[in-house]
Amino acid sequence: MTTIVFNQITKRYPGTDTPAVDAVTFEVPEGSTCMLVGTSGSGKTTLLRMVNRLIEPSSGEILIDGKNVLQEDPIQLRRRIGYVIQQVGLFPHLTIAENVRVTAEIAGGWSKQRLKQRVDELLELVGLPPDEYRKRFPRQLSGGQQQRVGLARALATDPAILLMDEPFGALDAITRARMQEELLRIQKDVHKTILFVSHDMEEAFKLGDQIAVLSQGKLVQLGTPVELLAQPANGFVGQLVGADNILRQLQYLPISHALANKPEAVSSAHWGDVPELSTEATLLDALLQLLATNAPALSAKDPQTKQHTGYITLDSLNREISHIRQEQNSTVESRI
Ligand SMILES: Nc1ncnc2c1ncn2[C@@H]1O[C@H](COP(=O)(O)OP(=O)(O)OP(=O)(O)O)[C@@H](O)[C@H]1O
Repeated sequence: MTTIVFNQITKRYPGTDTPAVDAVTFEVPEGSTCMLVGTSGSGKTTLLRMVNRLIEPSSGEILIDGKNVLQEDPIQLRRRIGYVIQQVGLFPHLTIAENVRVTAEIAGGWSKQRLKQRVDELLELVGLPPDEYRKRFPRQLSGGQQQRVGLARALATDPAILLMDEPFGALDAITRARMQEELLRIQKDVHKTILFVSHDMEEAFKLGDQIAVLSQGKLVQLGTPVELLAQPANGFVGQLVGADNILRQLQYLPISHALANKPEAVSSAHWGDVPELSTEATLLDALLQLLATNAPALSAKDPQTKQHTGYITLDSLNREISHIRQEQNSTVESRI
């Protein structure tokens, strides 16, 4: 597991007036996923590709576990960093197993038997049963399956870092959702430090522990999905993350605020026994449970301490949503 630190990193392409990436400073903690979002041309790909030195920075530094990437041999560096892009670029004349194996071999030091086993493990990991897929050729795979091979290949050298540049951008919505689930599942096991460029806010919210918003080469906000939704730094971020999208608010914001925002003096005697939900649930979980059970309220319970922490009602959800909206309006007004 490995931390990536960007320190005043800047890229000026020759012959351009404004930097493509402008003094960007932030950190991607080890084992976490940071999504890079922003409008077209905001510098996401440039920032990503400076990490494995496919693009050389003009100034500033990028540290991986405290070591400046500019002082490392680029080839060695790239062996330690997995890279997944939209165009998978598999070798057409090699089988799927061979495609993965050539990358695994780069890591070196493995016996033939261990290598074969490793390729099978990787195919299994990305959801391609080896018995069925190892002997096929890339043309015999769908786009989504090829993308899985691309991911297996990027994981082959067991890199601590994965750079992903719109890896699922060309896939249909269903396959894309499946790949996202797959990545979440893999990440639970392998805990890579991931930097992921996306144009799709749903994807950013689903996969990101943190989201970095870029605009004209500058980092305008870094935060968790909930922080970006609840407190966008300015009108641009609010618009980009869809802070006025009620469904998204419900889907991602936790019930904790609605609990603090006590609806009325209540006791369990008031409603009798009501269904329980975890304090980690979202406003949408609460809303769906209220509708499905037709209960007057839900009792929120902390999953760790098992303590009851309050009640959620349709009224308290309603109040919370109006409260968020008012706060956002005033934030956006004061920052424009
Ligand atoms: N090789 C290059 N030479 C000159 N300018 C470049 C070069 N590559 C990128 N740029 C410019 O740098 C800026 C950032 O480009 P970059 O590809 O990093 O943005 P992006 O946020 O990834 O865009 P998109 O979302 O469209 O992929 C853009 O204005 C782009 O035109």
